[in-house]
Amino acid sequence: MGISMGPNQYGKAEVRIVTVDRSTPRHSIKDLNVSTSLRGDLDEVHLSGDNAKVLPTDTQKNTVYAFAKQQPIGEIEDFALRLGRHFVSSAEGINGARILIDEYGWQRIPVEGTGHDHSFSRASDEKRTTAVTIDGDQAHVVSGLKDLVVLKSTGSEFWGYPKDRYTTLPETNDRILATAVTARWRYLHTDVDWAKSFESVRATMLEAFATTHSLALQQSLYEMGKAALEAHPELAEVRLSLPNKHHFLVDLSPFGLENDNEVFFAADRPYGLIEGVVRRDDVEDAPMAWYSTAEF
Ligand SMILES: O=c1[nH]c(=O)c2[nH]c(=O)[nH]c2[nH]1
Repeated sequence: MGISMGPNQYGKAEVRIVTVDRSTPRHSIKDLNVSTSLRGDLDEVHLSGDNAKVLPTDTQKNTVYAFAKQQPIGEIEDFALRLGRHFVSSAEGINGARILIDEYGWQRIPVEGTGHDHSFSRASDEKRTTAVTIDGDQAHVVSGLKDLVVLKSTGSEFWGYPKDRYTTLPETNDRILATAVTARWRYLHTDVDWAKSFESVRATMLEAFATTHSLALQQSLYEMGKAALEAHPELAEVRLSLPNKHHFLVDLSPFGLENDNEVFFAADRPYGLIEGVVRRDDVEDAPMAWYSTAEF
């Protein structure tokens, strides 16, 4: 029976890096979590421990720090493209790279209207993300966001589902709909104003969540992805992962009180997990762009 080494990659996960732009007294900061993975002619290290083509993960980490000093980081997509292309063009035997970056948001502490020059508070749990794949001379950019928590206090129903002997869920014409959006969208090319596109895709998806009268979180998912694709020709597909953050009506009848959709128990687990891909019919799949991306 033959045994061989299958697909593999290796790199440094979660390089936490914060940079301070001190070029004026009004500082700005970038707060990133960067993961690098390299692929290529790596059979030998697995088969015999020969490290001749293994650029150490420690060197990969140092490259992230050095690149952050040599040139302003800029948008996370540009930083990831620079890093990925560097590894593929300079490391012998390496022909592919995946750079994952999550960006944490900070806002200025509001002092005297304009915000403090060098004091910040963490904006929220939300992260902006990118996953850049370099495959030979091809580059794929998949950007997105994580943990954007949203809630509708009405405009959501759930009924008409099959009932069997284990069904206890009551049908509802008016429930709370809440989720923490994780979305990733694949760009068709790299000639993009990343910051502008990010803000616009995010706003479009939020608007679709708000304005869709939802009969199921699945329907909201599709409407969010569809709206993003319709408004952004630079996108090929959108993948969404939406935990249904259930809000259950509390039974107040033991206290002789009615609960007119006002008092809820916010459960944290278990949760429904609704996931899906919304795509243009006329673009080709790009499996490499998604290979080993968390969540999908
Ligand atoms: O929007 C929903 N989709 C489901 O598939 C589902 N299942 C469930 O129990 N509640 C809900 N809500």
